Amino acid sequence: MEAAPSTAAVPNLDKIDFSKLQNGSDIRGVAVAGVEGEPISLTEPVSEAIGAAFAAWLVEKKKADGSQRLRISVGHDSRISAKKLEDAISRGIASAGLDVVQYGLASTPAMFNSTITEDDSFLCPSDGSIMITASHLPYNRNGFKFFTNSGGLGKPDIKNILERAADIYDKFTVEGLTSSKEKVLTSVKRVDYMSVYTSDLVKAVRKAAGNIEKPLEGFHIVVDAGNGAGGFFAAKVLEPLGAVTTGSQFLEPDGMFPNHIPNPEDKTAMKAITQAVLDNKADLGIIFDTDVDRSAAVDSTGLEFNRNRLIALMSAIVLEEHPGTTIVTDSVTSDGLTTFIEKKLGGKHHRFKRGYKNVIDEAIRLNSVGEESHLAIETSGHGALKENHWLDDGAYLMVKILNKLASARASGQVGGSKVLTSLLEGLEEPGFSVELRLKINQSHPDLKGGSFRDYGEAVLKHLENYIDSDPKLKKAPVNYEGVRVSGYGGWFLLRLSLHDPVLPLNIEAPSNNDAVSLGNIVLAAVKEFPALDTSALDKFVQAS
Ligand SMILES: O=P(O)(O)OC[C@H]1O[C@H](O)[C@H](O)[C@@H](O)[C@@H]1O
Repeated sequence: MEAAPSTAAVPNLDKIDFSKLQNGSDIRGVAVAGVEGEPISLTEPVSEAIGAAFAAWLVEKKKADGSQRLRISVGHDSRISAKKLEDAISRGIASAGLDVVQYGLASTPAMFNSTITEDDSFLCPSDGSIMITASHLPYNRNGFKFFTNSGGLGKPDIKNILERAADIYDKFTVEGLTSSKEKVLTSVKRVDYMSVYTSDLVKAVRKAAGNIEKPLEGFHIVVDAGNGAGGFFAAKVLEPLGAVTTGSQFLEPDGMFPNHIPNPEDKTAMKAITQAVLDNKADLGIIFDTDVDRSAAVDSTGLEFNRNRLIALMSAIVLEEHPGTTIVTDSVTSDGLTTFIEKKLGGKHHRFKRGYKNVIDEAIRLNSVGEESHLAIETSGHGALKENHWLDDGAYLMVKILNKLASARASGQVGGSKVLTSLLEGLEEPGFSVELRLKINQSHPDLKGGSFRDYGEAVLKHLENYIDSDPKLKKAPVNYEGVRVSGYGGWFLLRLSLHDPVLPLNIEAPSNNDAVSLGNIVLAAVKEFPALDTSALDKFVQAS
């Protein structure tokens, strides 16, 4: 009988521009075929090269000599390409001579945590760690985030790793890859690290409650994991603490995300958890993004604690513990939030740039120059505390909120999540707010061969001059990104997107009419830039 033909796919070694895989301080690409116009860029060989490149970067960083065998932990969220990429990146690491420990389904913050956990039986600490995730992006995408015990890698490190990966990839051959596939994976170990991480969260709440075993007894809390990686929070964190979690939803990992996008910034997702709270008459709802570095909550009446409200809530909690401290946020926060932090809570609001890494790095910088800061948080739901190694950890944010519930109960207060809602008293909310994203058409002749960034900067410069000529408008005196202007009782901010050829425009105002007036100012100012697609803004001002 003839041998059956090998079913193993021949590795695809098509040319790839590795620099295009960089997305700020992450690597992101297309990992699943089938979406028109989105060819696969994160193939198995590309992932293998990235694994080998991170290993080489780590050896240099840790100045490891041959006597020290470094260890890298690898975990993933619920995406359908997760296992394939986990194995490919593991092969790259192992072929570079480092140990690989696979965690399977994990969260981004847990992966960082594995670099600081001291526990031999779980093969910790790991010297480096990789999370395979593309956060809330569609099912066909995937990507990598990298950590050492100093935190998440920054943009220059990612650039360096991608340059190394491109060189490694150039030397790959089909035969070499096929044999590495057969050999290397036998040296990979697996551990259930999530059990360590979740028991640390449980311990943190028990400790804050004065070492009570079940400090959340009597609370009904529902979790919505959006079929991402956060389903563990119900059974592994809330239940051991005594909370009832019936009515929790979408806890099972499903990389097609059949119910809603796991994203606390998404309106449908927030509606889903709000409905679950109301239907179950729960005290609190908790929602995570796919890889659990972001979160939001909902009180028993259905009030959403996300965006500015989540920042206000976390600021209230942190400022009780650290009076006067500086709260660092992204740039699209409301004026009402600044007033709340400074006048009601007695803290300082440092409104910085968009981007979780920017916000966290700024808080670290402030501390290094003598300005105390304990919280860095974005409206996107990324939030990091000094006490938690400046790690943006959606689960830890929720732990801080749970501590508040637990201590209210311990001191005899009843009333579900009222203790949280009452912390927001005095927060002024805008009557109307909107975010419109204006695209820069990169193939438009008006770019004159220049980059979309230069074009966007020119738009912003022009807008700034335009504003100066109108006495009714006032530029924000301190501003770190784009052009932020007050007028008509509200404000707008036009800035360059962190990643895309887009100028996002945020407007907040007392009414829809005032928001339209602000929108019209931006429209008038940018009309000389034909490569800027203002259709979203046109539609907004016309509809009103
Ligand atoms: O600048 P934008 O296109 O609005 O994107 C900004 C966002 O990009 C990513 O999603 C980052 O993880 C966020 O921290 C950041 O806020």
